[in-house]
Amino acid sequence: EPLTVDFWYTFGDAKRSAFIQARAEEYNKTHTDVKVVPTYKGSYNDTLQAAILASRQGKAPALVQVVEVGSQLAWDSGIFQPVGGIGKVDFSDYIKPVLNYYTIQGKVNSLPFNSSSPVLYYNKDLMEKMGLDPSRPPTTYGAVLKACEKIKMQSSDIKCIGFNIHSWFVEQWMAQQGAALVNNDNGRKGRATEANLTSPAAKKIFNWIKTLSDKGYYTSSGKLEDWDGSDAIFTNQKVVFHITSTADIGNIGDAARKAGFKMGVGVLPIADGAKRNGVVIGGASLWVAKGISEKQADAALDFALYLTNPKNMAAWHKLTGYYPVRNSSVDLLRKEGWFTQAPVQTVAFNQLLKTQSNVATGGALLGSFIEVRKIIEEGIQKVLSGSSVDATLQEAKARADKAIQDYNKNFQ
Ligand SMILES: O=P(O)(O)OC[C@H](O)CO
Repeated sequence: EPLTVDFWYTFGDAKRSAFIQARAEEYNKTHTDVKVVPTYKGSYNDTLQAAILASRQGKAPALVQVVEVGSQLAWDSGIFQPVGGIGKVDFSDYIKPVLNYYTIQGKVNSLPFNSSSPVLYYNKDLMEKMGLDPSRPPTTYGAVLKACEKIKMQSSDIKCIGFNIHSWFVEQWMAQQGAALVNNDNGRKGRATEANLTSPAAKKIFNWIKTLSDKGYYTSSGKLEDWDGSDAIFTNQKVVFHITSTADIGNIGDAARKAGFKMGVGVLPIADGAKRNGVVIGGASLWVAKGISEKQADAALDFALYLTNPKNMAAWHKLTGYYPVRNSSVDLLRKEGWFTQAPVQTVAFNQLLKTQSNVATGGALLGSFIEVRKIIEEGIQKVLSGSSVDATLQEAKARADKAIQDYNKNFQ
């Protein structure tokens, strides 16, 4: 009987799921004493909750893909062990921003895997049709508004821009302005106690969203965290611009080809006057459970290292749009001339390379991040339905601070 290694992952789409299943099959063929069983466990949030629950019932999956903002909660939950304590991991091969993101109190606890940041997708054909220059996508809030004005004059059924009602973009727009989302150096100096949601940076973001909505430039499915719904609005050509993760370059690119339009990718538009500070690492990493045998832990790490080996990470990047997280993968891609062949991917990668390394782009660490995200998203929804920015942000801050402080009570 081979040793079973359960791997819970979060990709429901055929492309990314098939990549993971194929790597597990390869691994199992060459390691007959081990059977890696990859299982799709739902969304990022659902997968983490399910893993915590299973571990408490003594049925811990050996390897779990955990969303970036779940890192502190994953660590606090006590159900995982640091990967560096299981076996040798050459952390020097991971690109700096990724490694920085996953370093908690000087230690990397999980293995970097899928990393991303948000970018602007645009429909080149629609841009042309609307009298906009597809070689110059908007890079600031003001430039987006200008383009939107033009689009609105040309068309009543095609909207200017769509993006998922998701806190992730707010987090990124804070970082782009050099602002921390929470206090105590984004929760990395000590536990954060407050969210900076009434800061000038937060106000700029919400004012822009409100303007987009009030002027009828913006559209969404109306649902929170509806990644697929907002992608569909773009691929069905109902909007000219779309903001989502680099992780979707593969899937959205396929859909655009099928729909017969040319897709472009540009940097994330940012607040006017802000110095482009850069982005926070998004996506997820791989965590190894604590309550399993040593053999299982060894095998889980060994498979995780196989899945994320230099060749596989280069292929994963090309397939999906997730960043190549290893220096050796970047080298492989450079040698192949990939970055000159794939301008769309290069824009996305440059956005990361040009990121300044500081507290804001280091990203927030927060055990209650999943709740805080929901509070931010409900704030976006309120502003979209006409509430004032100031009142919405004040309420959001009060709720977020309470969630953060209630969570912290477990650690006092
Ligand atoms: O869709 P992904 O994997 O790029 O992740 C986006 C966000 O980082 C999720 O928290």
